[in-house]
Amino acid sequence: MILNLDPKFTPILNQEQINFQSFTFSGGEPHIKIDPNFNTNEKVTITHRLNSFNDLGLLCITVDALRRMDVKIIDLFIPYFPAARQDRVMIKGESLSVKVYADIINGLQLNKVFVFDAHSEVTPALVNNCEVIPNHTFIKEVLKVIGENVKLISPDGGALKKIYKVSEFLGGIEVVECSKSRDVKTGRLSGFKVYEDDLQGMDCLIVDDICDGGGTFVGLAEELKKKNAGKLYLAVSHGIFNKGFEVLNCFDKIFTTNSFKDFEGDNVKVIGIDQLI
Ligand SMILES: O=P(O)(O)OC[C@H]1O[C@H](OP(=O)(O)OP(=O)(O)O)[C@H](O)[C@@H]1O
Repeated sequence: MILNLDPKFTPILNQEQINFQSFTFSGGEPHIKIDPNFNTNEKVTITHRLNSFNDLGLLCITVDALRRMDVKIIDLFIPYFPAARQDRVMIKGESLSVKVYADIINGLQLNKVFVFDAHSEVTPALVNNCEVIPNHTFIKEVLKVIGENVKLISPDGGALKKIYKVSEFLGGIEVVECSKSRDVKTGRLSGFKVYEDDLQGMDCLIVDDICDGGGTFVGLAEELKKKNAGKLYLAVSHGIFNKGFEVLNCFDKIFTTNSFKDFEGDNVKVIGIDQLI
């Protein structure tokens, strides 16, 4: 049984859907009323694009409503885990935000929590019964569009372990390692390195979990071009794109999923999460 809290996001279609009504009170609080005409002895999977504390509020009251109907086993499918990047305290005074979300979700006593391409190993370490769905199938779908004659580009140390697993899954596509530096105090990017002298005109696919403002990828694209890269592609599991796609016009094509929100754009191909699980 599926209870899908985001009407525009239907990642699991091949199971019976539970009906409900939801609205937001004028004071901002979410409300839910679940249609009780379903078999409450069965497991319920809640699917949601949980991007903020407001979404978390709706999730919490939904789990409460299900528990009050005696539903015993509840799974959660949230492809994007909020604040997953805030997985360490860089300077005194910051919060460990990912743990705040994890602690609240742990309090719901869920059977399983499915997350797509978690930013780091911190999320599954903090979230009880967490299962991470890797980005392998996503990148396989990307290669169906651009072909396999590319180099996989790892933008930074954080992405390295994952990209070697993708490469292995795809039969050993060559990986180029890169790094970026950030100013700890300001958080600004301060430099990129590509650890290969000459890319010999080969097409390059940067693979990462999140594109937010895009600074990482624009900076890296400049370095790749200096090293004689051919066409440049970007594949990010979670597209936020807070500065739009214009800033990313150095890329021949951008690939993402609908884990965070829906997108449209000439140069963007969105691969639905429903195709990847
Ligand atoms: O589009 P942008 O605004 O450039 O952000 C995207 C980058 O941010 C995240 O990494 P982050 O720098 O947080 O990596 P870290 O956890 O390895 O420091 C993400 O993995 C991307 O690499």
